[in-house]
Amino acid sequence: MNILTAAQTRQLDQATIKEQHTTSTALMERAATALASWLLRHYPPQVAGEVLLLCGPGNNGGDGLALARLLFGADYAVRLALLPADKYSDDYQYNHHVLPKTIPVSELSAGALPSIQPGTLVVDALFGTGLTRPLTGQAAAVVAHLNESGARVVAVDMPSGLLADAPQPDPAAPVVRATHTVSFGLPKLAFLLPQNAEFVGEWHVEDIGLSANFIAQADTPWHLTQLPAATPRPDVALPRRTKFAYKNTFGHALLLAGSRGKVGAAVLAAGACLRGGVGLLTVAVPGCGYDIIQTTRPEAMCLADAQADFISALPATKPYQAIGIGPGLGQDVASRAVLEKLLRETQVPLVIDADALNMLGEHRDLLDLLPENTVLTPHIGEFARLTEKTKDDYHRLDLLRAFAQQHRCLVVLKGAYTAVAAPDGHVYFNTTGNPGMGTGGSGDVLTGLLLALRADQRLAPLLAVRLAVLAHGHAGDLAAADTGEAGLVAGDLVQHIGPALRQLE
Ligand SMILES: NC(=O)C1=CN([C@@H]2O[C@H](COP(=O)(O)OP(=O)(O)OC[C@H]3O[C@@H](n4cnc5c(N)ncnc54)[C@H](O)[C@@H]3O)[C@@H](O)[C@H]2O)[C@H](O)CC1
Ligand SMILES: [K+]
Repeated sequence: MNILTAAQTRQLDQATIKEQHTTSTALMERAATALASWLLRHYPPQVAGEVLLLCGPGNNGGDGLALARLLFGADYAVRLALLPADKYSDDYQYNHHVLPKTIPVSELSAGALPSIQPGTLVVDALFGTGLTRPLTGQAAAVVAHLNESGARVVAVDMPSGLLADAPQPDPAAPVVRATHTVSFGLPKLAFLLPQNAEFVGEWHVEDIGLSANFIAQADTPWHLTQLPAATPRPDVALPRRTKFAYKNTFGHALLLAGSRGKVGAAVLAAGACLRGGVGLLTVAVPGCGYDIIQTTRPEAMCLADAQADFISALPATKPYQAIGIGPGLGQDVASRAVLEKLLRETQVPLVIDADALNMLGEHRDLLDLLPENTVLTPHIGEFARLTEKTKDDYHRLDLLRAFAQQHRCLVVLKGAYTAVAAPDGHVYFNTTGNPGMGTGGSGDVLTGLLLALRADQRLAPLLAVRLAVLAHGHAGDLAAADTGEAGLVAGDLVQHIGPALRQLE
C-alpha cells in the first residue's frame, strides 16, 4: 500500500468526493463515525468519564465537532473547547452549527486555556494534515498545557503540531503527546519514524472508504509491506508451489558464516534458510563449526573439512543461485579476502550481513563492486558505518534512498518498522514484528530467510526481500504469541517461519 503526503491526502479527499459523488461534509461524517466507533471500542462511556474535545478551525476541528455530536448521542459526557481563529473551514462551520445546544462549549477567548483535569480523556482535534508551520501563540500554549495536564489524549488524524510527512522545522515548538492517534485510510510517514513515537503514541488506521484507486496510483516513494490478509489490495504474496516444482526451482544457496565462538549465527541462518524453503543449502563454516552444522542441520551440506576452511579458498560459486555471507563470520583479514573475491568474481545474487557489512563499511571501495540487487541488511549502527551517523530519522531515510540508488542495491534497514530501500529509491516499511525480536540472532535468521527467497527462482529481487522481511516479522509475532516478547529467542523465529510463510501465500 502507498503512503501519501499531506498534500496527497487532500487530493485523496477530492478524488473520493468525485469518484463516489459525495461531499466533504459526508467524508467528515465518515471520519467522525469511525472515530466514535474506535472510542466506543477502546474507551466506552463508563470507562471514559468526561470527554473533552479540543477543536481547531479547520476540518480536523470539524471532525472533532462531528465526533462530539455522535459521542453525545452515545451517552458520553462531552465538553468542547474551541480555539479561536480568524477563519474557519466550511465543514467546521457546518458541524458547529448542527451541534446540540446542550453540549457545554467554551469558545476560548484569546490567550485562554481550557480547564483539563488529570485523567480526563481529551480528543485532540486541533490540527491535522492542514498544519503548515509550527504551532505558536495560543495554539502552542493550549498544546503545552495539554501535555502537562496528565490527560489521556486521542489525537484525530495527527497529533497536533506534527507534520504528516516532514521533520519539525522548529524542534522547540510544542507537539501533542498522544496516547493514541486515530487516522483514516492509511498511516502517515510520520507514524513510522521512531523519533515521532512520543507524539504519535499507538497509531490506528480506520477505513472510511477513501478512493483505493487514488491511493494505488499515487506517485509516492513511501510504501507499506503488509500481510495479504491485512489489506484489501495485497501487493506482495508468496506464489503457491505447483505440483511439478522441483528442487532447482527453489534454488541452491551457499552460506558463508560462523567463526570460533560464533558458530551459532551460522546455525540460525542455516535453519532459517532451510525453513525458508530453499531447495538445497551448502554451508561453509571454518573447521570448528563443521560438526556442529552437520549435527544441528543435517539437511544442509557442509563443505568438506579441507574445503570448509573457506577462509583461504572460496568454493566455486557457479552451482549456487544465491550466496549469503556474514553471520558470525568475524572480520579477520582472510574473511575480507573472501568477501572481496566474492564481490569481484561472482554474479550470483548476494545477501551481505553483519561482519561482512562492517567490512564494507571499513573498505568502502568494495561498495563499487556490489553486483546489482545485492541485499544488504544493516541495523542503524551498521548503516551509519556505511554512510554517516545521524539522529534524524528523516535524514537517515534520505541517506537510505540515496545509498540504494547509488549502489543499485536493496537495503534492509532493520528497526521498529524495517525499511526496505530499492534501487529506484522507493522505500517499503514493514508492518509485522514486535520488540521481542530485539534478541541475539534475530538478524541471522533474517539473513537465512533472505537467502532462501533470493535463491527462489520465481521471485524478483524486491519481492523476495519484502516477503522475507514480512515473514521474519510475522514469524516473530507468531512466536511471541507462544513465548511472550521477553521470552522470545531467535530459535523460536526459525520454528515459526513455516507457519509465517503459509500466511503469505
Ligand atoms: N482523507 C482524510 O484523511 C480526511 C481528513 N479529514 C480531516 O481534515 C483534516 C485536514 O483539515 P484541514 O482543514 O486541511 O486542516 P487542519 O484542520 O489540519 O488545520 C486547520 C487550519 O489551520 C491552519 N494552520 C495550519 N498550521 C497552523 C499553525 N501552525 N497555527 C495555526 N493555524 C494553522 C491552516 O489554515 C489549516 O487549514 C485532516 O487532518 C482530517 O482530520 C476529513 O475530515 C475527512 C477525510
Ligand atoms: K489532531
